[in-house]
Amino acid sequence: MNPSTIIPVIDFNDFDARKDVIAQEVFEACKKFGLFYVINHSVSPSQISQGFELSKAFFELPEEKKCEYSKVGKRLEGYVKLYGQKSDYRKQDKPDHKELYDFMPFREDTNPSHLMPITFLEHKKDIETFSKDLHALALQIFKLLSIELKLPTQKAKDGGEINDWLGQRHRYDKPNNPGILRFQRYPSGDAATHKDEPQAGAHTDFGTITLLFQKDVPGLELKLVDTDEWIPVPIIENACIVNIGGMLTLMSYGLLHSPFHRVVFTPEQEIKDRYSIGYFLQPESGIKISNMPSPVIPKEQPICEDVPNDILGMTSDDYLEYRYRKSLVKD
Ligand SMILES: O=C(O)CCC(=O)C(=O)O
Ligand SMILES: [Fe+2]
Repeated sequence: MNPSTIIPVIDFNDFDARKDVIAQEVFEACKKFGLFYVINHSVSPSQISQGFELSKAFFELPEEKKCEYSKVGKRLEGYVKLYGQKSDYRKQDKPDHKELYDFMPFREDTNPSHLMPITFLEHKKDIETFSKDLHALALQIFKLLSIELKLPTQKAKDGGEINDWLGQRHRYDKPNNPGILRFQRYPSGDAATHKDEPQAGAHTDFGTITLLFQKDVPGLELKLVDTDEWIPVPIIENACIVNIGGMLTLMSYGLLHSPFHRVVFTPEQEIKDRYSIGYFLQPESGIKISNMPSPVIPKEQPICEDVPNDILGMTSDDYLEYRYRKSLVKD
């Protein structure tokens, strides 16, 4: 039995035939909540379980071993140790009680596999497929949003018209950062020590959209639009949580909402580590972030609490660098 929640649960079953209805549901959810669940999507339960198993195998390695794969210099791939990041880089005192490992898109130019731990190298092909399948799911969502935003159409191979404006700016095989696959672990521990520290501090995501899976141990919370109310985002087995990132809010002049969310310590975490898997998207390298050519977005640029408005005009990679570096805790 799935838990009841006011957060929209959108069924992607029979996607092509039901595309218009699904597009409307997604669009409404992005405006009202900025976060929704997708069920019956194209990423299989076995791929998700394998992702969690590989994540567990890596995080259970000794600390010194994991640190051999730490991110160094400008490298975006690799390990960030426990308390190595502040999700709320503006206000948070104590860093997040979590550790993570990031994979860059699986292309020859970005994926120096000799730096990957053996745990992952042995399953590199599967992780690559997982990352590409997550990307394909994100592209479906971009297609729905492009339709609802009435963005300019492109010529299709068969001579017809397609609307894939957003997808065309998030191509997997183009240089730099269209998607980062992230494994995260929030270690278990006693409530007295951990219940008041942020597992992930309140933040909006950096990029355009994020796909997220949680397993066994809940803890994700969502701040409702225009209120101070936080509600739990319960676990729905194998459902993909989608949330809008700050960049898409700015590009849509505030129409698509990027919600504040956070991870809090729950009683379940007293006995079990919490794991999540995220896939974070942002436009291809070199693409200037600007308002979208959509007739349905507001005319005025909004003030965004968590995203500097001066990112409009920056390239997507400059912006990622800017926000990402801010969130890392200096040694
Ligand atoms: O672990 C989670 O459930 C969410 C983490 C998160 O919000 C993030 O990594 O951006
Ligand atoms: Fe997040």
